[in-house]
Amino acid sequence: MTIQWFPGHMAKARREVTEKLKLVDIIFELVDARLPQSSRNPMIDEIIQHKPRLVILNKADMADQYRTNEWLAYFADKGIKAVAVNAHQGTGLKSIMSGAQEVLKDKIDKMKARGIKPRAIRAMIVGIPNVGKSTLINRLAGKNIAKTGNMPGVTKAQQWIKVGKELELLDTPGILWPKFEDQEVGYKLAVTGAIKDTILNLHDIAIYGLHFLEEAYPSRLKERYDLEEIPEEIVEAFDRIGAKRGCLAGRGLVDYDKTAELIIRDIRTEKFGRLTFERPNESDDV
Ligand SMILES: Nc1nc2c(ncn2[C@@H]2O[C@H](COP(=O)(O)OP(=O)(O)OP(=O)(O)O)[C@@H](O)[C@H]2O)c(=O)[nH]1
Repeated sequence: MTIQWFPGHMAKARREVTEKLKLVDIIFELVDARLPQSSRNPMIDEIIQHKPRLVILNKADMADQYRTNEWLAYFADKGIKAVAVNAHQGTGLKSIMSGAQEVLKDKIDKMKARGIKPRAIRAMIVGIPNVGKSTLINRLAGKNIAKTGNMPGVTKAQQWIKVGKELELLDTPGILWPKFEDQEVGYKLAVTGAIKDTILNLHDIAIYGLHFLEEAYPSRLKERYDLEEIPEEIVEAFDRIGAKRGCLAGRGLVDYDKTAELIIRDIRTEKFGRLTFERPNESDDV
């Protein structure tokens, strides 16, 4: 299923999350560690109200570790507990449980003080399409319950999943829309594969990716495409990269579509190593 975020869809998604809020003690807000700000829902605070929350930076295996640490420190600074995981491999999952217990510590302590034996923590995962919600649910469940796929929008159906004795998870995650408020956010979401390629122009996504690499990781860009210097003109950069990597249209001409696809694929498949597309200080409104 492809999700297109028309106002009607947004309202429905929001209503579904709001309805389930009362069922849970804590929200697990899943974001992409490569773009922890842009992969958040812009209205998350308003939607989950004062419900306790744990921010989970997923796909940490693909993100720049140094930057991930910066982000974790940033969230901590804001009083928001955050952990970094790789749902795909199942690393960092213990930090989810300990993080949830930390967030709910006061509540649990109060219950204990009143002689109430704390029950399992009830949680719901929310996040934008393709951020790894189903993968994380499967990992936590230990068996294949939620359907996963690499296309945005494949999650359905509902029940509680027991994760050990201390956690119960709603098997249906809340799907929220990403931020579409500025173009750069759109490009970040597109270049990492969080939104469909057809939404933005392929060349523009590749150009965004090249400019980002040139600024943030220039040596990796030069090394990957064997460039002594990065050409100033974007057309020349495409020509050089396309020619070098055999993206040709015939008669020695470079095929720009193929070149754009190659650049995007290289970014998404970690040919430039682990990348993080934004730094904490770029935006301050968590
Ligand atoms: N490298 C890496 N890939 C991951 C990780 N978590 C999920 N993925 C991949 O990301 C893609 C999307 O994962 P899903 O679990 O289907 O994402 P989702 O959020 O449930 O997606 P929707 O159903 O579209 O809302 C899949 O190809 C996963 O294998 C991770 O931690 N690391």
